[in-house]
Amino acid sequence: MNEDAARSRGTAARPAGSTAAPGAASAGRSGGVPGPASDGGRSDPTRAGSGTCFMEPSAGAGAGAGAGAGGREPDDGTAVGPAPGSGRRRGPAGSGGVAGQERGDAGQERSRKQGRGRKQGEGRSQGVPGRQEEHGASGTPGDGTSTSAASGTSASAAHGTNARAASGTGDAGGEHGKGGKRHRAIPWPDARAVAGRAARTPGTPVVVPLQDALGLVLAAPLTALTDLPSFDTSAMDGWAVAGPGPWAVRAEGVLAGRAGPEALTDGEAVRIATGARIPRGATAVLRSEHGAMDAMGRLHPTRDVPHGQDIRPRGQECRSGDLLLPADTVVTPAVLGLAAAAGYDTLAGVPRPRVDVLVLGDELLTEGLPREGLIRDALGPMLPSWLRALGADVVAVRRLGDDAEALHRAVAGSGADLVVTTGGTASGPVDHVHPTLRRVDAELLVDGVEVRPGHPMLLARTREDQHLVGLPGNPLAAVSGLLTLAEPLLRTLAGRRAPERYALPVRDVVHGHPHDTRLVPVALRGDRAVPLRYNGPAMLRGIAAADALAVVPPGGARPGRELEILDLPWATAGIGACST
Ligand SMILES: Nc1nc2c(c(=O)[nH]1)N[C@H]1C(S)=C(S)[C@@H](COP(=O)(O)OP(=O)(O)OC[C@H]3O[C@@H](n4cnc5c(N)ncnc54)[C@H](O)[C@@H]3O)O[C@H]1N2
Ligand code: MOO
Repeated sequence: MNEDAARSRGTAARPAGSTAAPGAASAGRSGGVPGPASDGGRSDPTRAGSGTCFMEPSAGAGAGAGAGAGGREPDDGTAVGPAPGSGRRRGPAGSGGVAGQERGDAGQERSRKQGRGRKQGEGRSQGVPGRQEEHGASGTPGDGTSTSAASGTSASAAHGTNARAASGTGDAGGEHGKGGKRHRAIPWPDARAVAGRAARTPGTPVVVPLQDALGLVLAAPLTALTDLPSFDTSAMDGWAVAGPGPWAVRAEGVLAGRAGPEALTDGEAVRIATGARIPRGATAVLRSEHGAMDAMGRLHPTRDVPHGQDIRPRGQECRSGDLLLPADTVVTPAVLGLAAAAGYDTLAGVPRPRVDVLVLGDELLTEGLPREGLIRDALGPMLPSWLRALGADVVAVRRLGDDAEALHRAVAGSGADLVVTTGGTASGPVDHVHPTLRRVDAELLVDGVEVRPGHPMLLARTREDQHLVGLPGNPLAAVSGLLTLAEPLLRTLAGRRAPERYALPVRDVVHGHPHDTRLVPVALRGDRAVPLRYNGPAMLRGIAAADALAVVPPGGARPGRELEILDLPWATAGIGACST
């Protein structure tokens, strides 16, 4: 996708507030030009500490925001804000990591070498209230980044690696890990591509009653089983008339749903309802409001009635056999309606891939307030509906604690197409995902991704027809893994088309990681993406207020730069997000 195409698509795809949250829509509509005033002041950086400001500090926060980059973002170790003048302007494809990221960007290099980040960091801590809270750490540079991936690690290096063989080698670029475990991270676009190809074919089509087809993908083109309309129909309530007026009106009217009205001859009219069959011989329909009766009981037109007026001719919308929708269309409520209108009782659809969710971690509570080192499980409640929105059928959500045996039993015994685990992807003392994959002799397809948050995410083929996506435990990192690995895999399994890619200019500066892609929650305001605060790996506050994620290239982005946008599923094809 070149820059121009992306730009026009982006703006076209995103008219003001088109899919944004209600607030966003009104901001976009009313203001037209995004800015603090148009979002009701929520983006006012001076309110950052108030707890109501979700926006990243705007460019206007200037030194504060840029300075806030501080060369780092504590939790995920990202951080170098774009140096002034840095960031060759590229199309969103490039900038969004689609076709080569800006590794080795001159400005980025300059920024690092000159230590600009650090200087900026000092500014941030003074200038932008709430930043430490946002990122959850305060000044320990480099956490999570010290062994950050070298650029250019080839995707193929990580493909087809046997889990047993791959563990602990860590002999290539792109390594990182905790507790000595090393991953072989691959670039974010490569990881998505690997996940999209991992499942070889969509599932075998099933035929289901119309009412069960919502959210499936059509396995065959939808062709009309009938003409639509299937007979000439009145578009209005009024009179079917034959020839020019005035007309003698027949006593008996024609209602919708009645068969075979009597033919009219010139000079005759008959009362007709919207949707009723047009009598043979009728030349037009005169609307009720456009006719008047004289004393003799004859009908006169009060305006011209052209031939064919308000008659919907048979086959106006389609002829029997016409292609209405291609295969791979997601069945939306409108598609259900069209299919019914066109004569379908059942539809052939690609079945939803079946997913088992395994939530790991002894520290997780399923109710009540966090206490004594225990926290609420945020992923158990979040993932099933998110996965459904991505086309999956969630069979089970199981909480397994940090029990290696239970995890092994659950993975080995799962009949799902996809097993999604949460937590335990790294190699702390109770991180059991890698050892379990080795035990079941899985093939590691992705073992770490050059993306923040979420870099320890993984994808494995556990059996010929089953995959496992390991999501990191930090909640926003899990979202990143979901969209990076689970979404493309499920898309292939469900037979869904890839969404149209698009880019939008970012309203405010977005800090970048020195080497890795960042996924940053954004609100869509008109035709701009507004980065949201509270975007640390352990936080959900930003994403909960977001419409999408922006794909931020290494080095970050200055205001106005176009970034690829990943819509959250309920903002676009969210069928099933809430309804099933
Ligand atoms: N020495 C290093 N330590 C860590 C690194 C690193 O590079 N070097 N990476 C960090 C990153 S980044 C992530 S992400 C995590 C990934 O760890 P795991 O996938 O093994 O996740 P856990 O350790 O199990 O949990 C991490 C964090 O998330 C919380 N969590 C887990 N599950 C849930 C849930 N269902 N709901 C809410 N919160 C959850 C958990 O309590 C931890 O706080 O490793 C870092 N460490
Ligand atoms: O930042 Mo970690 O990348 O939370 O996944």
